[in-house]
Amino acid sequence: MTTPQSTADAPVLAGLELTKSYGTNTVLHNASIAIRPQESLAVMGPSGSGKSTLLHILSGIVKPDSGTVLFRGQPIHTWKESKRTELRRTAFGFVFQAGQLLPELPAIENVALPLILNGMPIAAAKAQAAAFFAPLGISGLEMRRPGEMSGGQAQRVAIARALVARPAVLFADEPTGALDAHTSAEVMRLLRETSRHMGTALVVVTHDSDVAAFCDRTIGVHEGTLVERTAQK
Ligand SMILES: Nc1ncnc2c1ncn2[C@@H]1O[C@H](COP(=O)(O)OP(=O)(O)OP(=O)(O)O)[C@@H](O)[C@H]1O
Repeated sequence: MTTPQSTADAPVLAGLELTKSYGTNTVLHNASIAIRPQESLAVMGPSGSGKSTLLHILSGIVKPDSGTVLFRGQPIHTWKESKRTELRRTAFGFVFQAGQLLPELPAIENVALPLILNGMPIAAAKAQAAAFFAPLGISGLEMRRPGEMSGGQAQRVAIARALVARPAVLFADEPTGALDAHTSAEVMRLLRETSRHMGTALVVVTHDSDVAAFCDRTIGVHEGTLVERTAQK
């Protein structure tokens, strides 16, 4: 007899039989993926294999041509743009390779911004943002602007900003692509630990197997399909 899947194990986010083409270029073909709450997942594959396309579909930025995207069981691929934008603001966080911070704002305001945009009063938003600096090893940088920080420090501020609204899923597209190997490992360790501590699922797109090694499992994008590369820990 099979046991029913417990709620804790139910995917927070799933893509089922996703197909996406640009003109005659079929990037994803019947690709399926399920992400459980709190797990970390690396998505690997050669340049142009469709990693970013997959991330954009799962986060509701791009609609698949066919297939289903379920967030907590809700078919978000059918939602209109305004509702998907709202979902991205409240339930998802994003970290990119670099350059995502607003250069004119000090770090504390960069981190508080998602909360302010969600309607939180500025003082409360800054207080909540401030709590993220120590765990990410950037205490003392609150008043620095992005141009006054190292690349690794700026990425930690970007991680704080992506996590400040306590998202269900954090999407990171080559989050350490602009950093040296040592700084990359430190940033990945902090990204992984902080997400896990907060109960946020982590999806990391990367070319780098050292970066993928920080995640619980790795999915390879291969000729439009997704292949499990490592067993779940
Ligand atoms: N908006 C678009 N219009 C047309 N083609 C696109 C678009 N977005 C992506 N593509 C194409 O889809 C394919 C997959 O691109 P994608 O960016 O998902 O790959 P990737 O694996 O993330 O690549 P990289 O590692 O180089 O960032 C590529 O051939 C790309 O040229």
